[in-house]
Amino acid sequence: MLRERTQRQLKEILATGAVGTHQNRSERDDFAVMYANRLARLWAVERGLAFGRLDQADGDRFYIGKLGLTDDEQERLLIDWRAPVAQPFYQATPRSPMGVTRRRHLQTRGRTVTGVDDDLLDLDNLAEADRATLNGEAALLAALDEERTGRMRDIVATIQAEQDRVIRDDLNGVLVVQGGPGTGKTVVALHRAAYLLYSHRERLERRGVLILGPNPTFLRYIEQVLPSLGETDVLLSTVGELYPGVNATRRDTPEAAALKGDLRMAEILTRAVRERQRVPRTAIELPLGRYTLTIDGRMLDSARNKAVKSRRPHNAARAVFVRSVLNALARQAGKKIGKGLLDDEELADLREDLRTEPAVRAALNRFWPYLTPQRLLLTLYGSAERMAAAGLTEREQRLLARTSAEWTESDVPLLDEAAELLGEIDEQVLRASAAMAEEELLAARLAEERERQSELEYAREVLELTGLSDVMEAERLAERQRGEGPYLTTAERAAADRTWAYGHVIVDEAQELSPMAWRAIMRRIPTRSMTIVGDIAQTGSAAGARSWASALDPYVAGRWRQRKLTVNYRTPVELMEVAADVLAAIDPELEAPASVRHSGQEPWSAPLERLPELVTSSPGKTVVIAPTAMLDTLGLEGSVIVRPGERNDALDAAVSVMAVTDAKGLEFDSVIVVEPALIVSESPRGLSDLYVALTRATQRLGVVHDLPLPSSLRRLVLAAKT
Ligand SMILES: Nc1ncnc2c1ncn2[C@@H]1O[C@H](COP(=O)(O)OP(=O)(O)OP(=O)(O)O)[C@@H](O)[C@H]1O
Repeated sequence: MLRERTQRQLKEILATGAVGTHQNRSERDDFAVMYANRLARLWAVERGLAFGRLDQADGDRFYIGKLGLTDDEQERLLIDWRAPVAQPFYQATPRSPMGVTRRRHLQTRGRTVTGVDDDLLDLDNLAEADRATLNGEAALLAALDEERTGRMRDIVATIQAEQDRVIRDDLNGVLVVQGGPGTGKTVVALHRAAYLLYSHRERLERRGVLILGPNPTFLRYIEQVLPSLGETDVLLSTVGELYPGVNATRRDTPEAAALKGDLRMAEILTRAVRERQRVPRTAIELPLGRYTLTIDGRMLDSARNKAVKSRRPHNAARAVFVRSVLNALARQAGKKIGKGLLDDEELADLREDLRTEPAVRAALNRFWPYLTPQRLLLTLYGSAERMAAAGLTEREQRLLARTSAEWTESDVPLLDEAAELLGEIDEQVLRASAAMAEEELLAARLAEERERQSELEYAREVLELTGLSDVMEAERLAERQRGEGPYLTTAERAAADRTWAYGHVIVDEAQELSPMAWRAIMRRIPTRSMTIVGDIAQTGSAAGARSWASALDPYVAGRWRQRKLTVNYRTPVELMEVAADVLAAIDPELEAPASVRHSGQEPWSAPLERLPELVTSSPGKTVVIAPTAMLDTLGLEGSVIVRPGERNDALDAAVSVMAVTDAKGLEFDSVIVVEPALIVSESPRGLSDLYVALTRATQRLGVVHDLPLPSSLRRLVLAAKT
């Protein structure tokens, strides 16, 4: 009914046609977009719209759903799961019933109720054994046992108490959520985003929420969860996409990534910028027609010192440098033309005359060039001399020397750092400056125009498809998609602005981030309102964290709080036993999370040659996790191979093949791990990689190999011949 009403409102708005003043038109556009969004929200949340009922001791009873709804008489039909009154649905236990006598879980398919599952919270009526069970166990186990679709789903109906405490934790400060594989860290972080948006709507809608994930496939895996909870204005990004205008998907070798991620790179870049401000000792003659001026070492030194002392970023400090040189030259010119001491006005006039002299401009550009972050890094990586001057050893220089024209994920925090050191360039000055060749600018403009045309084309198609074409002009929709103009959502504006300060930042798989990446992230959240989720035992990146303290103390020493998640909802007991042996080999002190269910299927091992046959007979969504070096050699027909940096449709494929790095955070019905010994030896943290690989399955796990198995896999049973 509500949907019909909104549909009607949208139709009425569309029927008003494209007439009226600009303001009328834009108001109408805003309404059209609002109704269209509301409609999309109502459709999106339909799956399992109402999922619970609470019966209270005082006789009141209410239903809980993904949205709060009232009928035409303002009678409350459904309570939003995030409202305080809904909290007992997740938190009440027989020991602490929170005024509730019965909690009912409704299982639905489409609009039909397919199951009802009650928790009685009245202690007097409970046997001891029933007092510490899972919240809504039947509904939970049914959800966990479902075949996976390749996309993460919301869990509002079955959130467990320890998870609910994380979701509703305070907005302020840094919350670290540490938990083993499958404990729901990702899904809980997403529900926390929805909860925070609900309870601090105004602040967060204005400043935006940023969610950082490890790779684009992972972002696609989780992208439907928030819309299904009715929240759409959240920015999902990888670190490789954080710097506007650069989309870095290529990966460095572990050694290069470790170097680029090291905090020392901040000093190296500071030095590289300083090197670009070096001035020559010898004098330079500038023939200017009527007379010749001399720029000497002392003049340059003094200008340089003034600019450095101004403590402005390089591009802004250039103004100080230029002014100082021009003043000195103007005084010199004054003397040459016999003027003697100049008053301020005369000095200013002469300075402006000199500023436009090509010879003067060329000299200034040479001594203090405008620099973009890209240019700084490219010229650094491209010159052994510059790298040595910035303090890099020969081995490090070899690691940084560029082998491809594309940026890597670990370059992005460095570009961000460089942008801080360099500051903005006034575009108009840049255009006039010889620092960027005319053709370069022209090529950039042409590329921009081509892009704009293709966006317009796309926008036209979208408008026609959605029937909104008479309301919004394609040009304005394209503007909106490009991240410009007045019609942007907060997330769109934030994505286009490197210096945007977010209202809250959520970091997933946070253990993988390098110290340089943390610096780039912290810049985006000056209030330090953050949720950081991850598992130190799963750290695979050579530049990643060994402890939360080492990653966070540089920014919030003693000011971060930790909550732990302890129950594994993904991996069945049989599989987790195998993974736990690997965990013990990483560090006997680490504890594996407890699994909630059995699958009745023992993990197996088989010779490598049986892989094709075992994949063919594998039910559900299957992933083959292989050493990077073997990805292209497995010859599995019909499978999708995930290669870093390339778009793929692995999530929709029945069988996909990938390295552990790309499987981070994902899950599949069946997992087959290829040559675990090679996975272990391929990286400095190979055992952690193996642990991640073994914990991706919701049902079945197998290993194929020719090389001897690592001793921690002793529990595997030999697969039966078919
Ligand atoms: N309360 C719950 N109800 C239903 N399903 C749940 C619940 N908690 C977690 N799950 C499911 O368990 C699986 C694992 O969750 P998730 O991917 O968030 O774990 P994770 O801790 O991020 O794992 P990893 O560290 O291995 O990436 C998902 O399918 C998730 O939907």
